Amino acid sequence: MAEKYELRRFRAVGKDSADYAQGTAWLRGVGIGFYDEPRKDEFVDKIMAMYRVDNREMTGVYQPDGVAAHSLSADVPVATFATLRKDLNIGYGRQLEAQLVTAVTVRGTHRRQGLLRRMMTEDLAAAKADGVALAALTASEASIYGRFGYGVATFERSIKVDTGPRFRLRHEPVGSVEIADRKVLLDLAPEVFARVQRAMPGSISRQEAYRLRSSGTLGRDGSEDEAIRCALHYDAAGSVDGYVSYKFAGWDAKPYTMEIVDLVAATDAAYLELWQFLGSIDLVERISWQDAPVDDPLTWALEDPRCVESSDQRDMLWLRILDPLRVLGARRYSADGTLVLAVRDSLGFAAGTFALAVSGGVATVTPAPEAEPELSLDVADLGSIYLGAVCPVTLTAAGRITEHAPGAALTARLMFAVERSPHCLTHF
Ligand SMILES: CC(=O)SCCNC(=O)CCNC(=O)[C@H](O)C(C)(C)COP(=O)(O)OP(=O)(O)OC[C@H]1O[C@@H](n2cnc3c(N)ncnc32)[C@H](O)[C@@H]1OP(=O)(O)O
Repeated sequence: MAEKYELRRFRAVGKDSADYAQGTAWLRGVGIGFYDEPRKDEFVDKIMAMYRVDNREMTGVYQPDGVAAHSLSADVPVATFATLRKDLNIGYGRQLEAQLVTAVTVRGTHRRQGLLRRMMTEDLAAAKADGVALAALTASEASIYGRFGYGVATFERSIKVDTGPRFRLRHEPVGSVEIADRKVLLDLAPEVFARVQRAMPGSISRQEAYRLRSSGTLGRDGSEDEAIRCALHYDAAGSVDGYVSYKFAGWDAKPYTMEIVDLVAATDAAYLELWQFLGSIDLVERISWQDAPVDDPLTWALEDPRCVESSDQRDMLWLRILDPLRVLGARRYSADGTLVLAVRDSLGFAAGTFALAVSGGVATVTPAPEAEPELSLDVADLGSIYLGAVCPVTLTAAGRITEHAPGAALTARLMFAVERSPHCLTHF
């Protein structure tokens, strides 16, 4: 069924190009899929400009035989899909290029005809042929992407922090925090984030939209957001090593709340001192943050950890391994040991048996089709344990991983651990 549709891939072009309208019609298709309000032309132009910076590839699926009378024009795709390539921190500062998948929609009238399956399998095959070893996405629903070999690899949560009298942080400041003009983030945000990218397992380098949103240059409706404020953290030597951009929720919202738009800290001290600043804002009783880490130093630094109200803990980054030899070989491991992994992959990209031998943290990975596996797992589960955020022992208890050699899951847990809890601050 899905084969009869025409599938086109293209990249964003400048406004003066004859192909510009193809991209804007594609964006309209995405808006239909996600029930967005139609965007003004100016906003669309800004989005297209960002897509150019990120070199995003758009895929559109089009009606093969024209469209029915009164239907949307044939230029608007019935299904959309987009990719961009960014680096993923895979632990100990190592980076691996990932195919990021986003903007997946299939129009309600065309669902369950295999359009997603076609777009996804063709894209994964093309990425693998292009030498990309893994793909990643964030999922609207947790039941969609496992069948394509994606596994949950990091988590996040929403928090509300009571900044009333209970809020006291056990931390002696080593730097300082200053309010700044929000526009300084256009330059500073990417610089600070680049340091986080080098240090934080699970981090993904950011697309252009982030510095524009954090600085209030691109608000939710596409215009400047004058309500965004910004504070910078300076280390003892006076260099900026962290920032927070934030917005007051208004005098009608009780308790009076400051919403974090973006909080990025390159050091532990910067993180805690930005929180000290947030906790000290007069008249504000609560700070809310949608992108908080699950394993959060804030909770442990507070004299009263119950100041933090946590909700909606959820899957964040999903990984799809395409080339196990490269992906396993690229990592540094926390413990020495050997493991024979039998990997299943219904799409065939990563199936096989692989011997992983680690000495001094350095891996040697070889195909081992004749070896007795110690662990058998689906490629989605390999994606889950890859960044050290999901425990192989738990996946064994859940019946997802089969342990053939006693203790192999624990060995995997120790080997795949990373230097600090993985967290991804980049949504795409
Ligand atoms: C990375 C991102 O962009 S996440 C955003 C995903 N998009 C959305 O949530 C927007 C609203 N939903 C949609 O646009 C569509 O329903 C999609 C994209 C989720 C699915 O597209 P479809 O073309 O209908 O999927 P397709 O027909 O290829 O189905 C492939 C398989 O996934 C299954 N599937 C599809 N959607 C869902 C779902 N929401 N939940 C569970 N299973 C699903 C199908 O049953 C099918 O299973 P099978 O191959 O084992 O038979």
